[in-house]
Amino acid sequence: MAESRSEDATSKLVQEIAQKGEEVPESYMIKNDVISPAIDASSNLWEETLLIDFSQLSPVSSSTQNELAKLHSALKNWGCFQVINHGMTSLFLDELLDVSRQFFALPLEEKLKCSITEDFFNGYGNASVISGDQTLNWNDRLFLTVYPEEKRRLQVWPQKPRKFREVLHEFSLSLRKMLEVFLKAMARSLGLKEDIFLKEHGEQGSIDTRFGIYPRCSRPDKVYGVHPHSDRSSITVLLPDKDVPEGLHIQKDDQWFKVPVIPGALFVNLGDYAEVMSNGIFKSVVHRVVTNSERERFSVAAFCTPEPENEVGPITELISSNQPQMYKKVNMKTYKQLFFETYPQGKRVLDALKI
Ligand SMILES: O=C(O)CCC(=O)C(=O)O
Ligand SMILES: [Fe+2]
Repeated sequence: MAESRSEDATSKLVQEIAQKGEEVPESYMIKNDVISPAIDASSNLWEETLLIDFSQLSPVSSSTQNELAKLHSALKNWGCFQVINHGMTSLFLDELLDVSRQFFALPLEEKLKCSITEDFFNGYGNASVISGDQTLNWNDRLFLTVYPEEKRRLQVWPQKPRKFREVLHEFSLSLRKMLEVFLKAMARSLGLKEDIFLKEHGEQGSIDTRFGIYPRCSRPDKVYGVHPHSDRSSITVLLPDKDVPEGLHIQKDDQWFKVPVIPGALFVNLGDYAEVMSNGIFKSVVHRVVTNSERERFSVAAFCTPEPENEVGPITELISSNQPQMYKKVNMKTYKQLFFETYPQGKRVLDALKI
């Protein structure tokens, strides 16, 4: 209920602050600094080196070896790529963003029917607060587990817009297929048995979706949409807002690069579990979202994560005297614990897992 929410800045929805035209609260502004600039990478990088044709990743395709080599190099050097021919039509992707826009445009009262549940972290709310002195992220989100299906918390799935549930279900089916093809292709690109990452993931690995809104912000020089971070997932699939050209940045060798929006493409990045499983060969890319004063931005992210109980560690075949084991094994519980310990110190979980 709106009345029962406390009125401090940490529990306020960013959309409300923006709609009221209030000044950006201090709690969202980074201290003693401004956000470092990002550059445009060469168009060759996004149109060739980091562009993966999904239809060529399956073993029956004749040009698979080329595409696998490209995938290998993208994941080793950058930890991300854009994917085309992934089976979801542009029409469908537009619909996915549309239902998201329509949800966030609903009256607050309606959205609050989907309020986040403390026990499952599913539902609608502002970006989470991990430690008291943390600078906050300028976004609100609707977080919904879609797989395994029995973990869906339908009580917080929007009833409006009418097509929301149907579209999300269809998205989840495509994501499942995509995840399997990626995990198999990643293994083959390393010369491993194709189901080795799939097994590590487990049948009941989860897929969580996050619908995000980044309202217009009058202080883009000081306010992050999302602070620099790497994802907990093994693989994250992102649908960016095609109407907002700049938002997501990735980091490589201390330099920030803008991620361009390619119509019809999805952006895929690896998370920490993939870096662990690949014994550090593939990278979990550090990324951030910047805000802008002109337009609000929407995005839909899907985080694919191994089964919660699985102790995920580097694949034995990737450990040798030349390439000693780089990370300890980790399951969801220890990951979360390490996250709460490292985040306030500005460190990464991967640093804590290094042997
Ligand atoms: O909205 C985006 O473009 C990316 C968001 C993100 O990195 C995240 O939610 O982990
Ligand atoms: Fe992320």
